[in-house]
Amino acid sequence: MKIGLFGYGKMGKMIEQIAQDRGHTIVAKIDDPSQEADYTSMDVAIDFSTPEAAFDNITNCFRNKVPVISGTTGWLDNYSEAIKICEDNKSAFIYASNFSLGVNIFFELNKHLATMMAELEQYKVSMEEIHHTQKLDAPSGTAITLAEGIIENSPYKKWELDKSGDKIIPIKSIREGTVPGTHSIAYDSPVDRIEIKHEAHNREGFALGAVIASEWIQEKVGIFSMKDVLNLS
Ligand SMILES: NC(=O)C1=CN([C@@H]2O[C@H](COP(=O)(O)OP(=O)(O)OC[C@H]3O[C@@H](n4cnc5c(N)ncnc54)[C@H](OP(=O)(O)O)[C@@H]3O)[C@@H](O)[C@H]2O)C=CC1
Ligand SMILES: O=C(O)C1=N[C@H](C(=O)O)C[C@H](O)C1
Repeated sequence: MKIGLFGYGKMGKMIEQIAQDRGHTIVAKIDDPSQEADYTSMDVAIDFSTPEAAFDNITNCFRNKVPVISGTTGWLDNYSEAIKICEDNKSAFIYASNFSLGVNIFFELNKHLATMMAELEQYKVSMEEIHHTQKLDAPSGTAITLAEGIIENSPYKKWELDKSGDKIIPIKSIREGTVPGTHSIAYDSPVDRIEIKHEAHNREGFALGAVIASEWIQEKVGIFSMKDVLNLS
């Protein structure tokens, strides 16, 4: 498979290594808006760029009929517009706030726990995410997906950064050293605490998930998720 990388930072470089180990070829490394992309050389594009760059990178690929795997976080205000451009061009897309198998299992666990806790008013939920100091967005995309999973399955209505209140999920974002990504969800009552946590040891799980998604999307048209790729129910 011929892969175009949009974003050649920490994740782009890790993806290059894993993709080559799995027999794929990197045909482009776009790390700057002034670089011209040769879309005809790509079977798939993998975008791990910046919140500012992601929308243009992704939609230019759709217009050139190149399917896209995107893990960039912090650009989702423009998600619906990107979906429309994908559909209009009969292209294919997977966005995931987190491509690792472990976090995708954790997403399902979180929804199941939220359902179990939904009627237990003595428990109050809160969330914490810890990432390296270079991270541009807060809260993390993964924390937002986790909060959405709770909102879909409980009386909670929205999330807020560093703010609690009625039917609000408070999210605390910590930026510390080189931490690859830690997410925890806690339910506190006056007598106890239930906590679930996912801790990435490095970036390999994110990168492997993105490469597996790019293999999976070949010859497909439409909008998909990591749940489709991993066959999680
Ligand atoms: N979904 C997931 O599983 C994961 C998602 N992420 C997300 O992926 C994104 C990238 O993470 P990471 O690799 O750690 O970040 P980095 O900052 O290490 O890499 C981003 C790269 O994108 C480059 N860039 C800037 N502008 C453009 C542009 N117009 N087109 C293409 N590339 C551009 C940056 O260049 P320069 O430095 O010169 O600006 C930089 O090299 C972040 O949004 C992060 O949150 C990260 C890990 C896992
Ligand atoms: O910026 C990162 O590093 C990460 N970003 C993603 C997020 O915002 O959730 C995924 C992972 O936690 C690492």
